[in-house]
Amino acid sequence: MTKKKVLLTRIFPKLATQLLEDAGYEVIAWDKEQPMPYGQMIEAAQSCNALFCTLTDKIDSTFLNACSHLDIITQYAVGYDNIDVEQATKLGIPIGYAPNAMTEATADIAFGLMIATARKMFFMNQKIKNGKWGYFDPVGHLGLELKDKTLGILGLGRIGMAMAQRCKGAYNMEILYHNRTANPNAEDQIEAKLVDFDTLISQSDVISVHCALTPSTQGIFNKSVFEKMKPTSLFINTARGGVHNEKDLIDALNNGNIWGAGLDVTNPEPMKPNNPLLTMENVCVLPHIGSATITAREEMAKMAATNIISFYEKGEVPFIVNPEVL
Ligand SMILES: NC(=O)C1=CN([C@@H]2O[C@H](COP(=O)(O)OP(=O)(O)OC[C@H]3O[C@@H](n4cnc5c(N)ncnc54)[C@H](O)[C@@H]3O)[C@@H](O)[C@H]2O)C=CC1
Ligand SMILES: O=C(O)C(=O)CO
Repeated sequence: MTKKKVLLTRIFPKLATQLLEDAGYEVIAWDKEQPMPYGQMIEAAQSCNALFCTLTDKIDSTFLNACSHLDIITQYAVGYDNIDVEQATKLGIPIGYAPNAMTEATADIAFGLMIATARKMFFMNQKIKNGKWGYFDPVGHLGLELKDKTLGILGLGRIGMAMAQRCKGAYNMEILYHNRTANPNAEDQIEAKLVDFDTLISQSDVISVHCALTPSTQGIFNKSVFEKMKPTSLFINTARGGVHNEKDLIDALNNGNIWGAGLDVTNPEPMKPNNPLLTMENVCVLPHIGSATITAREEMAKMAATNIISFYEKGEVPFIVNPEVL
């Protein structure tokens, strides 16, 4: 019997290839550090049965129509805003993903960015590297304290909840959140209150973004929203860069509408090295490393590979975005 072929669009953890090969699949893997070019991805997919991709791959309707023969697509990530799920569903292609594998890792980055931004850590570290330590400054380098402050979460799902738990435990923060629907664990576990969006942005000392990027969250943090936030507030985004308008964020920081920003995600990625955000004292930027722990990445590889193996062996996709196609 001919082996099913799986196209891997990036250099993924070896575990992914190992699991697929051990289960009898042929792996065709892109072997360069940069993402596989779109045209080459379409071409290579023609001779494959399944696709193993990630958030840097554009799986739009053109790709899907050109590759409608694919039996399954599995995403090495929990966010899937790079995939036209509606079109995949129309074509009957199941979309697997990897929820929860990186919940703790990403919440750690959100929590770390919050503290780093409140205390200007990245900027201060850069000063030392530039030979500008100077002397202990009795009146300068002042940051903010977080104890007993109010945290506002947009999107209290898995990662939002893990971030809120950290903030409650470490700083006894009051938790406000805004979601499409109430989180049933919010009240019991962290005494979190569901509020409307305007209350969230105007009453929080720290806003932490944890919703998916969708048409309704695209650019939701814009000029008028930043103007309603507290001038002493922090904006933390570890979800997707498309949720904030970058120019409006820069203006809000320059105008003093908000105090600081901590970003693990930007739009576009990678951010250009001359971006003004990188020289601002109250801004900390990371290169999308929320899930970058050994544990999380291995688990993501396992979940994404299992989606394919389980689909062919049992007709089931354990972690699926569009279950209606099965
Ligand atoms: N920086 C990084 O490396 C990582 C980033 N992410 C991002 O974090 C996002 C969240 O991941 P999870 O917590 O696992 O997802 P989740 O699905 O558990 O939580 C997302 C929450 O956002 C809510 N939501 C969706 N649209 C909303 C809207 N318009 N207004 C308010 N709430 C809304 C949902 O109801 C849900 O409760 C992912 O979609 C991904 O984009 C995820 C993992 C790593
Ligand atoms: O899983 C995701 O959505 C990421 O952004 C990276 O793990």
